[in-house]
Amino acid sequence: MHPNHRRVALIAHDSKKNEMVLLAREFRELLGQCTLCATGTTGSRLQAEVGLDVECLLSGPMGGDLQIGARLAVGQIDVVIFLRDPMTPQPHEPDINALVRASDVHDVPCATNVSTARLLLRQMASQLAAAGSDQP
Ligand SMILES: O=C(CO)COP(=O)(O)O
Repeated sequence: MHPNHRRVALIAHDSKKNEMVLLAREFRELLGQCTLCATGTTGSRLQAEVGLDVECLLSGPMGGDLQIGARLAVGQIDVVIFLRDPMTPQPHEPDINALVRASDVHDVPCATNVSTARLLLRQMASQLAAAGSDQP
């Protein structure tokens, strides 16, 4: 795999799903070059509304965050975009905390709001562009 290839996990709570769709449209070209997985409902929306090829895991409350955390812990995820809702209690709060904790344990970039996600995605896009211009 190319050293700049990134495996990205995308997750958004319900009140943040529209923002995730807009973000994914904005960075569609970049995300189209990444390997993507997502929690169930987020992933379905990204497939249907942005046309991205996304592996849909379980929905968050059914264990999707844990599936992503498990992949991350064994080195299978490079970047997490997790648009959390800080205003609404979630039934699976322990799973959410476990995923964010796992990203800290393994030092995997995890953007939990749109501004940080944009910084991360812009950085990835410029790395890819620089790698492209290195080609003979
Ligand atoms: O609850 C979530 C993350 O904690 C998101 O799950 P869905 O994408 O299935 O809505």
